[in-house]
Amino acid sequence: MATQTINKDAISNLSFVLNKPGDVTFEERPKPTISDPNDVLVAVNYTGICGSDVHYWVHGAIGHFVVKDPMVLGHESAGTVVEVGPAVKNLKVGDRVALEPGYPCRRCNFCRAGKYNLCADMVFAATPPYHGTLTGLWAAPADFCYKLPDNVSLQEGALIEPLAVAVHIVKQAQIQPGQSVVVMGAGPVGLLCAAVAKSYGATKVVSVDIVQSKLDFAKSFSSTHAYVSQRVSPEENAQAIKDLADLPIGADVVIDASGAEPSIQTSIHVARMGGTYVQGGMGKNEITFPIMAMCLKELTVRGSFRYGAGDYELAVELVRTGRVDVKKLITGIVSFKQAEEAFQKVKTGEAIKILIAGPNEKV
Ligand SMILES: NC(=O)c1ccc[n+]([C@@H]2O[C@H](COP(=O)([O-])OP(=O)(O)OC[C@H]3O[C@@H](n4cnc5c(N)ncnc54)[C@H](O)[C@@H]3O)[C@@H](O)[C@H]2O)c1
Ligand SMILES: OC[C@H](O)C(O)[C@@H](O)CO
Repeated sequence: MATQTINKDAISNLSFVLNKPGDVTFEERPKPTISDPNDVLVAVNYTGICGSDVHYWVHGAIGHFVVKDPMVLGHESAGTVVEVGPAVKNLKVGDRVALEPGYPCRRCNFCRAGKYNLCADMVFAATPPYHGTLTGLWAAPADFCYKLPDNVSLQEGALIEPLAVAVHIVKQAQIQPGQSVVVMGAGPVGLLCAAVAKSYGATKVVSVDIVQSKLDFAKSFSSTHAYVSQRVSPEENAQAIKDLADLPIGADVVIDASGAEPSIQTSIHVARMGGTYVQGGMGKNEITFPIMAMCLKELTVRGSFRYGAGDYELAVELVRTGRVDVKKLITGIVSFKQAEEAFQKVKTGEAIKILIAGPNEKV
């Protein structure tokens, strides 16, 4: 098949670049080109802001990932295909796609087993030293671009990334129909975990947070119960959650989507004997963990990192079928030039998800 193109010269590649903590600039960067016959070039339409973007913006580092050279931020994007490489079969110019922002080696044992999120050679957008998607044009392997169904908007497409994170967490939890699930944290990831858990058949979904307004939203979104964590011991918070949701023996599954130490401690105490705990939140490297309770309850404890084979497809399907209404999470949409204001709003907690329109998009 011959390479299809449109006039991409008319498309700006203005990018939102983090130079050092707190110092961002807009730069017209060189346009990416198709370097592999299986790649496509995508004009980015909308990008959501993730906590990790804000963290890089404020601190310039997450763990051992340190921004040493200027880096384009953003990795939660959807866009429109403007050029396809000659070997691409699944997409054509004009297709609207959700962008999966991490590209693994495809050859190691993890990749071959479909657990490519564990690939040591992962190239992940806006994780130093790699640039992100808050830019005009993005080149990517076509099989990491997911065509959006007609009834899914490009704005919803930008929410597929955090939804895929939640899908992966819920898959790690192996939720069964009729089970009870407690989700710690009612930020975007926790809210989406609650919604995905429900779509997997969980009948009691309890959201826990320290902010009442987040829980009010969680109740209106998909949680059946909501609990404001109190300044008491983790055991007492756990007991209060059990009382609230009528879970005398504890919850079948507990998911942490906060990364907060007290929440992780409460999680272990609220899980039932033989239950499952999944760590989705990312916080301190080391915490005090109730390891004896974990042992005595014979808990299954799992980590969850990004997403692997099938997660993006399922995320798109959950939105297409209306099982997860990601539109409700979109607090607002700003123009590309207002990107820094949007970061500020996410930092102060004023917004659930703000989308930044691509530099070629009119708002
Ligand atoms: N595992 C992964 O691959 C992956 C991917 C993306 C994000 N994350 C992590 O998931 C977490 C959630 O992401 P997000 O975007 O929703 O972040 P967020 O900061 O918007 O949400 C975290 C929520 O936890 C709440 N919280 C804080 N302390 C708490 C406590 N003691 N008890 C209960 N709730 C508490 C906060 O009020 C907030 O609402 C973050 O830690 C993020 O780093 C993990
Ligand atoms: O959704 C993907 C996550 O934001 C990233 O993995 C980040 O948190 C760590 O690099």
